[in-house]
Amino acid sequence: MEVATTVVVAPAPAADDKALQQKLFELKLKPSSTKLPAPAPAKKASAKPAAKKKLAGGSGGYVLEDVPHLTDYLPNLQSFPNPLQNHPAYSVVKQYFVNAGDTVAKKIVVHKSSARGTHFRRAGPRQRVYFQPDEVSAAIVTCGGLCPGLNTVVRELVCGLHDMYGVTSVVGIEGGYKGFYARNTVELTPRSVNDIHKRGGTVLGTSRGGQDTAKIVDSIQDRGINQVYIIGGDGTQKGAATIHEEIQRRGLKCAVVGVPKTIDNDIAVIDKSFGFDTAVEEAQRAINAAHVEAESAENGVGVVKLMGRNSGFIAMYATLASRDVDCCLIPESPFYLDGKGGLLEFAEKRLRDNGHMVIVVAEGAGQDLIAKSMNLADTHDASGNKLLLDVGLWLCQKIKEHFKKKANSPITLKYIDPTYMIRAVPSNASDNVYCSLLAHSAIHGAMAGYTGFTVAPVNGRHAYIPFYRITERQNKVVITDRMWARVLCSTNQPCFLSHEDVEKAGQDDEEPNVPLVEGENSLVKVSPLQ
Ligand SMILES: Nc1ncnc2c1ncn2[C@@H]1O[C@H](COP(=O)(O)OP(=O)(O)O)[C@@H](O)[C@H]1O
Ligand SMILES: O=P(O)(O)OC[C@H]1O[C@](O)(COP(=O)(O)O)[C@@H](O)[C@@H]1O
Ligand SMILES: [Mg+2]
Repeated sequence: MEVATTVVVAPAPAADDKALQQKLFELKLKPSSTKLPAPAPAKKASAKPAAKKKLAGGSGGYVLEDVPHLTDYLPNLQSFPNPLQNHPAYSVVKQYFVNAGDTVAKKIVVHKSSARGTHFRRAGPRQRVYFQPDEVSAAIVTCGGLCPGLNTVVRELVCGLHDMYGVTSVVGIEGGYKGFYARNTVELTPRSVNDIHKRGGTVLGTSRGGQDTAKIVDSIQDRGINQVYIIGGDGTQKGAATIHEEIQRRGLKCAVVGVPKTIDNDIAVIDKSFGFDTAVEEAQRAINAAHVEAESAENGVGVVKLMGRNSGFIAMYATLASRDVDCCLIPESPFYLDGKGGLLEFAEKRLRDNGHMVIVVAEGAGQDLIAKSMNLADTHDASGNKLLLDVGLWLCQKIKEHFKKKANSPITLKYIDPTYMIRAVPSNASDNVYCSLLAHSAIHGAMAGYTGFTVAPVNGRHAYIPFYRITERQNKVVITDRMWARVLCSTNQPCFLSHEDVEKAGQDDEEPNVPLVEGENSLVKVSPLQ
């Protein structure tokens, strides 16, 4: 059985041992022995808190950050040959099952002397499964804000379970987490979900707040659900982690699988989230409209607000894709309005030079500036997310006030806020394919007995990632990285930052999603060319 073989730390030479010890130290774990602790006794709920990290080491500084398996706490669980081996669609594929030891590297850009580093378990079908098809009772829930592709994931989970594994019992939980205990379930069949990928939103409904772990697990237990697919963003994945811990504590045979959803692309580790490409594409239409309006008026200014609470990826990619943008403002890069090097001085220059300009602003940008100027206290939504002040309206007002004071330069300003229009559209072709692969990877993992994981591509390969990796920090634009430099190059906007700000940003930045070779991503520490 593959699980038992992979959790054992392979004996490594002394130098490699050192690297592993260092890695374990960085992960704040006690490197007590070369073997992971023995699995907990079967069925009976353990009083001990669930083990958070499951690590295995190998040579050359290799570390596998593994995901839990049902046999970790139910060691006598029976396994069965994977029914896919008899499936006509897959019988012709040369190597359909992934190798038991396959893992996906977190970093792929390395030096010849680099340690092999962190890896995640590769997603995909296994030779043996831990559920008989007629034993599976699956549930799907969607939580948090809308995002293009939610329906596609739901559809592909239902059809994938049915078509690949012959699973017929799948229900949808309506209205997000609270639906587990406040609403009835809806039966999902390949027929009932056939067309849903063509619609925006989620056919299951969604919500914020109302996450009561004990009540949710009671509902899972009472309904006899043994596979839960939870589609949602960072908040949702935190909720999924607590649900998994409670399920493990009660000793239930139930796989908990997270499918990461975020239009803002703010989930760490993963390459990107579904719906992001669609959002960037849709944002182009708004930027284009703003540009047409601005170009057609005397001193025309177009302001477009895009989503991105704490992470400005949509604004950054939409700006790069469009080429019509004169200034892109994101939460990660502070800016200021007045004085030398400020936004208003830049706007004056752009209007003088080009006669028009387009500003793209992410919803989370400039929040400190607005709060300061309005003296407002923080408020939060039902999930605990900070409610943002409308940076778009505020910015338009400031620009208008500024140019009103200048007698000879009247401007025509048009403000476009397409945010809810963008997230309501159905997913585009590439996101649809992505959603299908995600759903299939999720199903293969659950059928193989893995649990307590989020599935997503890491460096182009689908992997099973422990929940804590996804929830411990948010993915943000690294403003000392080359991608942000490309934006600044493309718009020729001011960088607004002092040398100290850049240095501070460099220190604050955690490892960016795109692995970078040490020293290569810094604008301040430029090393000579080799
Ligand atoms: N720290 C947390 N622990 C448990 N549940 C959470 C946590 N944060 C959010 N949730 C729940 O997850 C669901 C979605 O969270 P939300 O932040 O609204 O959206 P998203 O998952 O898209 O980030 C909500 O029902 C919320 O109550
Ligand atoms: O008005 P709502 O539904 O609370 O959603 C607004 C928020 O939802 C988002 O689109 C996505 O946020 P989540 O990923 O947390 O669901 C944010 O960009 C935006 O601030
Ligand atoms: Mg969120």
